[in-house]
Amino acid sequence: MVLKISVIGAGNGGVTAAADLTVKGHEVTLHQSANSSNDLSRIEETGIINFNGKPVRIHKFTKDVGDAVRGNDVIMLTIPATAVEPIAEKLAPCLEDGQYILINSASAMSSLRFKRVLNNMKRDVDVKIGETMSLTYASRYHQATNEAVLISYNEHNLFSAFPSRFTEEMLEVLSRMYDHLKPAKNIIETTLNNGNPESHPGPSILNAGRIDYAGEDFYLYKEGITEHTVNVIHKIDEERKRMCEALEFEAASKSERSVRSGYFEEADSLQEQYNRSPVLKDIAGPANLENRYVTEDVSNGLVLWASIGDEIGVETPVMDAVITLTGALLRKDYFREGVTLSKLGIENADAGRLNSLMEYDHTR
Ligand SMILES: NC(=O)C1=CN([C@@H]2O[C@H](COP(=O)(O)OP(=O)(O)OC[C@H]3O[C@@H](n4cnc5c(N)ncnc54)[C@H](OP(=O)(O)O)[C@@H]3O)[C@@H](O)[C@H]2O)C=CC1
Ligand SMILES: O=C(CO)[C@H](O)[C@H](O)COP(=O)(O)O
Repeated sequence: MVLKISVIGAGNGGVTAAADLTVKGHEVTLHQSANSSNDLSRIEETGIINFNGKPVRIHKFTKDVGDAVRGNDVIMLTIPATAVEPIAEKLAPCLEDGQYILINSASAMSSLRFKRVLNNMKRDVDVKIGETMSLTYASRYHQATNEAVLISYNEHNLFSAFPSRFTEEMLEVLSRMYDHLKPAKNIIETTLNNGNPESHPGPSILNAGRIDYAGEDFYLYKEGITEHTVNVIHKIDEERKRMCEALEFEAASKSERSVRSGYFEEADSLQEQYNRSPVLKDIAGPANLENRYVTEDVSNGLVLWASIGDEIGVETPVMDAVITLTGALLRKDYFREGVTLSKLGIENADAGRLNSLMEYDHTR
């Protein structure tokens, strides 16, 4: 069945998704915000995206958010986790009963956060909201050539609705868009399976000098993950896995999860898997430290993970060290600025209570 899909967030993921879902037969509207930093004039003028070498004409391109959302079945957000609240505020007045909101990005309890915005705005609309653990694609959009490059699909992408009792219903609809979505127990499980907080910030800050010096010539996956920096990823993965165990989620390692996603090949070490990944090795960057690999993945990644650890009694010394050092490098207090369970209204919850809070809508 053809779905009418709005894509909100016209960056790498959004433009790629607009083309990919059009090729899959859906009716796709791509929305670009008024304050976008991207030049999408060629899509605006022609409706065409060059998608892995072939021109694809999308249904509609619009800068009007109401026009983007009206009458559509699925509203898909391809945005950084840092933007969930402002985007929810913008979308709230336009949403319609029966719509499905898919936050297709780096999971950070974003569906609950979206719901809290609707509640705060007293916007009583019957929408279902859910999130993937990570963006469906590794992808880049090149403005100069109007080219969306879908490098790879994430072939094992966990998904959960908030509240989780709607996961099955949402998956029935969303599986028409993506056949790689797998049910998670809840949005804490998707959040703890977002790969970026362990891949990106530790190795990036350990390469801060090199990044400051090399700028555009730095490649995190190929050169920044070395025999020593990879040990920080191992330590963070151990802390993350202990949280998964306490919450009774599957506690697969980074290596196992990325092989399953199709991003890594089998190899002798995690370092080799990163350095040789056919999906990741040629991705450039970060070219500076004010990049989502550091800012988003600390403020909405490690800080949230560490706060989950605090709540359920799992210690996270290496996550805490990376958060502290990132704050020192960027002159910020990420423990204060970042997303925490307490800021989401969750306190004094052990693992069992945390899981049960995700089953029903406790935010009202
Ligand atoms: N690209 C990839 O390969 C991967 C991405 N991800 C995750 O998916 C998210 C989206 O990725 P990607 O599409 O590459 O990101 P981009 O930065 O290319 O695009 C994100 C889009 O989100 C919108 N946006 C809204 N508010 C903000 C804000 N405050 N700061 C920046 N952008 C904002 C913008 O849309 P507009 O232009 O309309 O204003 C922007 O173009 C990432 O943040 C990342 O966590 C995860 C794994 C892989
Ligand atoms: O962000 C990315 C590229 O910019 C990667 O695609 C992402 O890190 C891979 O995801 P995962 O770690 O979940 O396999």
